[in-house]
Parts: sequence; structure tokens; C-alpha cells
Amino acid sequence: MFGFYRVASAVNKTTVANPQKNAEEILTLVKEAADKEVSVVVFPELTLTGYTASDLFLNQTLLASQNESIQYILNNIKELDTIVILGIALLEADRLYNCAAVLQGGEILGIIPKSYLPNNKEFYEKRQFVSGRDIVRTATELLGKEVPFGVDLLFTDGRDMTFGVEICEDLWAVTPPSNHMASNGANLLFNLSASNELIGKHEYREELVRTQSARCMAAYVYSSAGVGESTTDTVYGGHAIISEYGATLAQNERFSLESSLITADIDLERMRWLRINESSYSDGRRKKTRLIKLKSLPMMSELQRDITPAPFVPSRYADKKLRCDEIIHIQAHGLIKRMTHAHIIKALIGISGGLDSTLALLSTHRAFEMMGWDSRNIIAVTMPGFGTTSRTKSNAVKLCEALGVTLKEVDITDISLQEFKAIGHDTEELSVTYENVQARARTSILMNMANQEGGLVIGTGDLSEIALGWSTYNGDHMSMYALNSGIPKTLIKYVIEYYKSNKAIADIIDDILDTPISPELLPHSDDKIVQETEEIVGPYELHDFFLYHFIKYGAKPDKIRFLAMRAFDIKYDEETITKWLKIFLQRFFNQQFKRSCMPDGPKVGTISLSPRADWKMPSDADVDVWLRMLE
Ligand SMILES: Nc1ncnc2c1ncn2[C@@H]1O[C@H](COP(=O)(O)OP(=O)(O)OC[C@H]2O[C@@H]([n+]3cccc(C(=O)O)c3)[C@H](O)[C@@H]2O)[C@@H](O)[C@H]1O
Ligand SMILES: Nc1ncnc2c1ncn2[C@@H]1O[C@H](COP(=O)(O)OP(=O)(O)OP(=O)(O)O)[C@@H](O)[C@H]1O
Ligand SMILES: NC(=O)CC[C@H](N)C(=O)O
Repeated sequence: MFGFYRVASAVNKTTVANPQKNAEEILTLVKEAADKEVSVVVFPELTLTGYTASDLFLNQTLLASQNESIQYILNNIKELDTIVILGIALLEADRLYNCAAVLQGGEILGIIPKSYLPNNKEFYEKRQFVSGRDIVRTATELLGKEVPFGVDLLFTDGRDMTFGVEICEDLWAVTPPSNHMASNGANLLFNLSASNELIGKHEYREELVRTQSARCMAAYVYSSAGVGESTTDTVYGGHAIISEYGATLAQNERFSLESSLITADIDLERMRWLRINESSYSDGRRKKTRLIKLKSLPMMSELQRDITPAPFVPSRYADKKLRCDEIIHIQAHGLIKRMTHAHIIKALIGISGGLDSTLALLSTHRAFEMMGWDSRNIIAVTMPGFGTTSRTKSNAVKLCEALGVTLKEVDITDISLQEFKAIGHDTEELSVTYENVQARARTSILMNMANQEGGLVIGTGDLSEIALGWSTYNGDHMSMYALNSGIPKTLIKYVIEYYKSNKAIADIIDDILDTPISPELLPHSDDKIVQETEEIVGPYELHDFFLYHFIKYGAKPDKIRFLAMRAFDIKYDEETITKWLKIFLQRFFNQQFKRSCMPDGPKVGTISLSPRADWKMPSDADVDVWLRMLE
């Protein structure tokens, strides 16, 4: 389903040194996983014997019993598609290896030995096992059959999933084997562990799993031994973790007295496309691997993963002050460098009482504060036209007064009427010409005033408008420094909201946030806004969602629609989402020419559309292939 797979981490209740009893518990969990449409389920290290069997591993009876239990499990999973990864002790060439066995449909597909054996303090694995670090391109015999054996094994379904397996300490080593597995194409990594609990260790463990998933641009599924393991010297809490690209998707409650199983729906298609976008991934050294083909996997009937409707906005758990301060600092530092370099001490901003010019003014003001510059050198220009309402104008004026910046007013009605006359435009015809004449008049005034004042014009257009080309070419599209160009509309609102911590402007900001988004280019009716942007181009929350998935993961339109339906639930139906997604794609393609010559401006989040840095695209590319996916 659009590159999603359900994976599970199981922690079985263990009976040390009793493989047959453990096999029964394992089978119960495997059946639960299969019922939940899980593709792969991973169990803890040395699952069948228990990790803490110690010198009993050196006794023939335990090993024989373990192998019988493997056969028993194979017999019982013949009809299942779910892949099962178990920890086993393997006798090979008269040495004992601590291994992971990958089982599917009654067969062992491969066995991977542990590379790094912990051998200090509470761990003494080298007493029983040897490292399999150098085992490559070989096979072993188990239960009368030849099975691929080595650290070079990867498993693929031939579609979006390729996985590799490592064992506990492997992840804690300086160079975990999963690094190489990921470099060779594994986008899903499993770890079978036995990690005892010590004060604070679980936090470090989770961090390790999470950061390894980020470093490897993969999903990482971890299962550690738990209840029933020997407590002779240590206690095992049974930690299960599923992370994907730096985020933990699921984690269990440790210290459970029963078996547990957690699942998560991971997006492996996303991992593949992220990697294509990272040159350091492509530069990773490749080693020789053996790719084992999996049989068909269970199909997921429904996605069980939360998709955020506001991917650009920090989650409610994030520290708002930290996030906003970071954004404002990036903006302010961009502007400070530009102004000091150009020996310019004044900044000009067309101030409309809308969201974008409000943020541009606030962040410019913050930059001036940081530098101890006189805020009167910020020249805010209000330029009322045919559509300007008293609400927006008065908010603009009040904000400038509260911030102590210089406020100037230049009415653009006469200039616009003169331009209409000069080009022979009928003033009753409220066309795009009518709108753009005003937008261009404002830019022309700002730039001419900048020459007069020796100042720099601050651009206000945001990332969402830049994506949609919702600006007038060579009008508000142009400036000397596009301060908001890296911030999408949904994030602009979030940052402006934060500025309310300044009590002197809190009420004004509330009203600005409450005003419908509008270019105010068409004549108002009874001082009311007649032109609501989101009714014309569509809701910005949808466009920001589309933009994020389109750029960051190169997602196909049908997947973006699927994700949007999941994220927005009943707020928008499929027809509405499809309609605005088509508009997004059409505008994104046919408005590239505006981006190709956009002014400099700071990148703020992971997505920018600067033609010099992040996004290079022909201005005459055809959008049909993308639109067809929505038919
Ligand atoms: N691929 C291409 N390469 C080069 N040029 C291309 C082109 N496609 C069209 N063009 C040319 O570009 C021109 C069209 O672009 P342009 O003149 O900008 O005009 P256009 O994009 O048609 O109109 C601007 C729109 O932005 C809205 N707006 C303006 C200002 C502020 C806001 C706001 O809410 O913030 C919104 C305004 O309401 C209007 O609907 C045409 O003359 C066309 O020939
Ligand atoms: N009445 C006005 N006075 C001064 N500048 C204006 C006026 N109207 C528009 N502008 C300038 O043109 C830019 C684009 O206009 P627009 O109205 O779309 O933006 P906004 O009001 O700042 O924000 P939003 O697009 O979120 O409503 C503004 O940010 C502002 O710099
Ligand atoms: N079984 C192991 O390899 C355990 C070692 C590892 N450092 C841990 O405590 O998680």
C-alpha cells in the first residue's frame, strides 16, 4: 500500500533453557502478528534458549532441543506469509555463533551471525560464542538443509522493502554492520537484543535506535529480551522500539510480566526517495552482498499510522519558544548580513495588515533590536488601493506605531488610474491587469523610495505563495531580500502567534490572525474584503501539505492524496482534495518561471524553492503525467 509495510517487535515471555516451551509462546505471538497483517516480526536475541542460558550453551542437549524447536516452528508457520526473525545459537565448523534466523513459510531463508560480542563486566559472550564478522558468501547446514549464512545477507521483496539484520551489541559498536547494510540498499533494519536495564540505560538505548534510523535513512525495529530471562546478576526489561528516519513510531512498556507485541506502519518508499536526494548516501561505499528474494508478504488492508496535517508546524510537544526563536534568528541573521555587507541602514516594507508583511516587519524589527539599530530606520509604507479595507489598514498602522518604526503612506489609486488610462484599460474590468497594476505600482513605489532613502526593500512573499506562484511577476514577486521565502503560510501563522508574547502588540496580532487572507486588489464592498485567497487558490493547509510531500519525498500525486485523506480525515472529502491537488500541481509547474528569478532569501526549514540552491526545474515542464495519476 503506497510503500507502507506493517512491522512488529515481539518480546516473548521466556523460560530459560526450555526451547520447546519458548516455541509455543513464540508461535502465539507470530499468529498474533499474522492476524495483524504484519510483514516481518522480530524477536529478542537467542529467542529459543533464552539469552541468559550461559554455559548451558556449551551443552549438546540444549542445542539439540533448540533445533527441534526451530523445526516445530517451521512446521507451524508453513501457511503464513509473515516473516519471522528468531535468535538462535548455531553450531558451524565446530564453533558456536550467536545468530538471527530469517524464517518464512516453513523455510529458513538465511542466517546472520553476530559481529560484535560484548565481553566485559556482566557480558561474557566470548566464553561461549565466536564472532561471525568475517563470514561472507558462505552457507551452513541446519535441519538437513543448506542455508545461506553470513553478514552479507540482505532480503528483498523486489518492491520497496530490503532488510538487513544485526544483533544487539552490533548496534553499540563503532561501526555497526547496519551502516553497511543501509549503504547496500537495506531500508529496514532489525536488531535482536538482550539489553539489561540499568538506571537511565533505556533512554540511551532509544536514542541509539532512533539516531541509527536517521543515519541509515531507514526504519529500525528493535526487540530486547524481557520477562523470564535469568535475574542471577542482571534484569532484562524487554524493550521494544520501532523508529523511522529519526522518529520513534512505537515503543512498549518495559518490565511487562507478559509477552508483548508492538506494530508500526513504516513508509519504505519514502526512505528510498529520501536517499535519492542525499548525495552522502550515494557516496557510501558498497560492499558485496547476497540478496535473498522473499515470497509474497501479507497485504495491509488499512493504514494505521497518524499522518500530521501540518507537516511544517512543530508538534504540540515541541518547545514553541525554541522553534520560533530559531526561525526568527535565521531570518534576522540573513538580513543583518545583507544590510551590513551593502552598507545599508534602512529597510523598507510595504505593510498591508496581512500575515506576510506582519511577519516581515516583526522579524526585521527583531534584527534591528539585535544590532541596536534605530527602529525608525525601518520604513513601513502603507499603500491603500481599491481593495484596502480599514481593518487591515488600521492594524498595519497600529502595529507600526507600537513598534516605533517610521510609517509612511502613499495612496496608489491615482497612480493606478493613470496607468489604466495610459495602457487603455477599462477601470470597470476587474481582470488580472486591474490587480497586477496595483501590485506593480506598490513595488515600484517601494523600490523608488529605497533609492531615495538609501534603503533595501524587504520582500514579504512566503514559501506557499512561491510554490503556487501566487504573486504578481515583477510586482510583490520582486524585492531586494525575500525575508519570508523559506516559511510556508502554516508556519507564518505559528511564528506570528508567538510574537504575542510582546503584550503591547498581542491584540493587534490577534486581529491580524483573524482577518481572512486576501490580496485586497479588487474593490471592497462596504469596507469588507471581497477577495478571499483560499476560496480562489484553495486552503493553504492543503497546499502546504502537498508541497511538503511533493518536494521532500518526491511522492506521487495519488499517494499525496491518500495521505491527505488520512491526515485531514473528514475535514475534506476525496473530491475536494483532488480538486486542490490538481490546482497545486498545475500552478507549481506553470509558475516556475517566477521562482527562476526570485530574489535572495534565507532557507529556514528543510524545504526551500530557491532556484540557486534547493529547487531547479524547467519553467516549461509538462504537468500531464502528474495530473493523470489523479484520474
Ligand atoms: N512559463 C512562463 N515563462 C515566462 N512567462 C510566463 C510563463 N507563463 C506565463 N508567463 C507570463 O507571465 C504573466 C503572468 O504572470 P503575472 O503577471 O504575475 O500574472 P498572474 O500570475 O496571472 O497574476 C498574479 C496573480 O497573483 C495574485 N496576487 C498578486 C499579488 C499578491 C497576491 C497575494 O495574495 O499575496 C496575489 C493576483 O490576484 C493574480 O491573480 C503573463 O504575462 C504571461 O505571459
Ligand atoms: N495596502 C497595502 N499597503 C502596503 N503594502 C501592501 C498593501 N497591500 C499589499 N502590499 C504589499 O504587497 C505584499 C503582498 O500583498 P498581500 O496582501 O498578498 O500580502 P499580505 O497582506 O502581507 O499577506 P497575506 O498574503 O498573508 O494576506 C504585502 O505583503 C505588502 O508588502
Ligand atoms: N547482548 C548484548 O550484546 C548486549 C550489549 C549491549 N551493549 C547492551 O547492553 O544492550
